[in-house]
Parts: sequence; C-alpha cells; structure tokens
Amino acid sequence: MTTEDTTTETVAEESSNDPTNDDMLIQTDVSESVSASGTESTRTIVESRNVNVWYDDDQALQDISMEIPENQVTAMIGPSGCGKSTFLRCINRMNDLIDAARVEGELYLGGKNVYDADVDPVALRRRVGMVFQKPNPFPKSIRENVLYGLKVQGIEVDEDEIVEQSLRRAALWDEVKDRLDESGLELSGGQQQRLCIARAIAPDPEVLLMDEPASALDPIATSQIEDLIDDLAEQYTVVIVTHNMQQAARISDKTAVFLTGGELVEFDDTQKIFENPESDRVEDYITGKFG
Ligand SMILES: Nc1ncnc2c1ncn2[C@@H]1O[C@H](COP(=O)(O)OP(=O)(O)OP(=O)(O)O)[C@@H](O)[C@H]1O
Repeated sequence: MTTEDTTTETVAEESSNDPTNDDMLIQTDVSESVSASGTESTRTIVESRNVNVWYDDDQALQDISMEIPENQVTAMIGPSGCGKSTFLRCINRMNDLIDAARVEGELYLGGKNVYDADVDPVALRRRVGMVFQKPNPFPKSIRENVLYGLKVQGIEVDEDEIVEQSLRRAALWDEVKDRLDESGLELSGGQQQRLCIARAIAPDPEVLLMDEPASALDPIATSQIEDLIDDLAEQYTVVIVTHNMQQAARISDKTAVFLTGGELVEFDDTQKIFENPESDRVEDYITGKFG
C-alpha cells in the first residue's frame, strides 16, 4: 500500500450533556492511501503499530502492525487460537476487561492512540461497536434492545427515529416494525443477530467489530448477514473475524492472515491473498494443507 498524502484534522468532541464524551481533543491524522490495485483511494481509520498481547506469561499476539482502511470490510482469518479475537478486542479495549491480558504497542483510531491515558474506554466503545458470535439480545423488547447502549450512556435521542433508522440499517425493520414491544428473544437466530447489529450501530459508531457473527446461523441467515455486511460497509468500517475462508473471500476487501503463535503473516487485498499470496505458509493455509 502506498501512502499518497497525509492530512491532519482536529476534531473537538463536545462534552455538553454527553457523559461518554471525555473532553478529549482528538488529533485525527488521516492517511490517504491507494490500495494495492491502485484503483481505490481509501483512508486508514485503524492502525496498529507493534501490538503485543500476553495472557499472563503466554504471548497471544506478536508485533502486529497493520492499517485498516475506512469504509471497507477487513477480514481476519487463521487457525483456532492464533489471536484473531484478541486483536479485535484490542481495537475497542475489551481486553481491558480480562484480568490476565496485557497489551503493549500502539493502536490508533483516527490518529489517536486508544491506549493513551486520556482515552475513556466507554467513550471508545461508543465509537467502536461490537457484535459477537452468538446472538445475545437482552430479555427486553426489540425497541429497548436497540436503545440500550444509548440509554446506559445517558444519551438523549429521538428514540423512534433511532429505532427505525438502526433497524432499517440492520435490514430488520420490515420484519419487526409491527412488534417493536415484543421481546427480542422471540425472534429467530438470524433476526436476533440483526437485532444485535442494530443495537451496535444505534450509537452510530465509526467501526463495527464482528467476531464470527454468522457462525451460529443457518445458511439463509448467514447469507442475509453477509449481504448486510456489504451494505454496512458503505457507512461503517467493518472488521470481521471468520473461520470461513469462503465467507472472507466473498465479503471482504482486505484480508489479514494470522497463523499459530499470534503472528500476522500477510495482510493485503482479499483477491491477492486468495489468488496469489506472497507467503507459502498463507498459501498452504488457504489451500487447506494445514490449519
Ligand atoms: N481470556 C483469556 N485468558 C487466557 N488466555 C486466553 C484468553 N483468551 C484467549 N486466550 C488465549 O490466547 C490465544 C489466542 O486466542 P484468541 O481467542 O484470540 O484466538 P482466535 O484466533 O480468535 O481463536 P478462535 O478462532 O478459536 O476463536 C489462545 O492461545 C487462547 O487460548
């Protein structure tokens, strides 16, 4: 990837009545880049520099450096235990919640290191939403599920508007618009996962992290989630962990291949990774020779 141009913007977040804004002045260093194909101009939104993670004495990630482009889908693939989920959790500091975890290195979101002392992890998680493997709606109504994140953070919004907008973006509105006060647990698995996506996007995050979001779903629901991810990338940056290489090939623009030991072996355009990877180890993994 060639760095073409670098501009710096300053974004002052209003603190006003919003307790999640922490009065921090975010220096946004936006790198303008051209993809390997030379056809798309993209900006880097997440950049990791030499990120290392340990769980007690065991190292889970080794020196991970990569630039994740804005408004694209970036897939993380690799064999079980190679650190994909650990890396995802570095981006929104969910590893902070694991006592044994220790993170070193720098992880920039819009040019600001999220591990700086002045970053509030709760405010960060509003900017970086997350969807998990198993749909996990709360035992509350569909409406309350969508509004949950905003309400716990005390953010006042036009509730009807946010509920409709989030459910529309999650491709669920038409199926639930007449039953918004019914429990989210009464929906099918695929609908529950789209409800969780609506809940994650209601606070309008910049980045959406998805940790194997379709692995617990049937093929039809999986296909709906894949179509949805494609649509979401028009508005959000999506970073997805998947065990399913065909899924990564279908839905992602960029692919990062992690291999055993927590090493990022190759990161490039998805087409290049699947058709002509640089690394023999990646080729062996992609072609099923190991992993
Ligand atoms: N909470 C934890 N405490 C201790 N070790 C952990 C914890 N979470 C993950 N690990 C270890 O860190 C390493 C990387 O795990 P991680 O879940 O990030 O891998 P992964 O590639 O996402 O795996 P999978 O594809 O199976 O979900 C593994 O060795 C795992 O056992």
